[in-house]
Amino acid sequence: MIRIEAVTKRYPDGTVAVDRLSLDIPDRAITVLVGPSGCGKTTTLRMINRMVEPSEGRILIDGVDSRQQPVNTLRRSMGYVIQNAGLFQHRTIVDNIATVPRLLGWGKSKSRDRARELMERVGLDPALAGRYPYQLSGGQQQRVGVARALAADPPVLLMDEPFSAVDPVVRKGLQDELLRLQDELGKTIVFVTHDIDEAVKLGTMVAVLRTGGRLAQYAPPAELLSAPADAFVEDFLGADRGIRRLSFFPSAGLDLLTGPVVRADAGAGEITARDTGGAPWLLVTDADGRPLGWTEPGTLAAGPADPARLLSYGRPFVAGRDSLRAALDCAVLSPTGWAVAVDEEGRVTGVVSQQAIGDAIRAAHATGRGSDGTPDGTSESVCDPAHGDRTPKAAR
Ligand SMILES: Nc1ncnc2c1ncn2[C@@H]1O[C@H](COP(=O)(O)OP(=O)(O)OP(=O)(O)O)[C@@H](O)[C@H]1O
Repeated sequence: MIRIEAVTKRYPDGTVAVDRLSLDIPDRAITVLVGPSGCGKTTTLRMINRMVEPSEGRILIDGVDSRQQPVNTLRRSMGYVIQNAGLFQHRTIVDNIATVPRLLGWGKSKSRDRARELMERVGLDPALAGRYPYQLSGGQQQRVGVARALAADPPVLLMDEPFSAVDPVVRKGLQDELLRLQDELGKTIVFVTHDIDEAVKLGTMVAVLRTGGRLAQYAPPAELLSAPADAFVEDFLGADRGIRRLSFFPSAGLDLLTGPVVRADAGAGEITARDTGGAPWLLVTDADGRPLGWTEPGTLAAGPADPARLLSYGRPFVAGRDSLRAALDCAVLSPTGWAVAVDEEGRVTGVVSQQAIGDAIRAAHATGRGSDGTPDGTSESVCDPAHGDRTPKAAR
């Protein structure tokens, strides 16, 4: 564990960038430092690897004062990723990634093998190995930056606004990739951003800093959204805090109706005999149970459904894996106001109305629990820093 203990940083001109900050950063989890520009995020990150020395207080790494370690040894145990990747422009991609292994005295071919392995890990086409950084897109360069930081397999990764310079679509891809990588590698990651959505998506723990380098709140994202410590944090979280909080409520307990789900080849008698639970629409599926579209019950009395005449079923959600927010989104976008739930293979498991989702949301907000009874962000969707578990990716 990294323990920041009452650390203050006063720059020579008198600026207090960080003011008596204390934080316990859990192992094998992503801890995000977030806050407005100039609140001391970068300074805090750089004090962890001693690129900046604290003026007061101390930083303990697994119980040992970081000043007791030679600075080179300390930095080797901490990969560092910055905005715009900071690649060596005159070195090929494979040699950029191999930089630290080479510095550690690994042979050239072993270092390059390791670099190629990491390219695959971070989702880079091995064909890019011989290119130079300027021949890569911003998103690809950022992946190289991550691969380079991971090359010597350090237990800690320090990431300073690593995805800020790329467009929103690429950024989302990089965030998803980081979560996937973290599932595989289980590093202790300290991640700096000024983007609260990024913080909530990536963080197991989120530290909100206020100007002057003081800690405003330190909590798992679900707790931050449900109980901001004060007006500053509430303001920083933004207006749609309630909607974003729904990402932490699982959809598992939603009451799915199967009565309104019919196969395209179902006979008229079978359909009339059905209890549709009062649903004004029927969802038609193919023989495999995959959704085809919505129709009014009366139209099927005349014979099998014509797929060309069905209303779009929109985007389904995966029951149990996706969140209440995803279920609500599906219902809102559906032309019938009903959301379609599917299993992991895309087969329909039931349908649910906007109203039923609304009831589940009200209950979840009232009790702080998801519709399957799990406390938000603490059980099935657990944020357990000690074990590095995170809210399931799909719930984000
Ligand atoms: N070398 C320095 N000398 C004097 N003041 C500094 C120095 N480096 C940073 N500062 C000041 O310390 C404060 C915190 O800076 P820091 O870069 O840590 O903030 P930040 O939260 O990372 O900001 P941003 O989101 O804009 O990158 C700012 O007021 C900044 O101007």
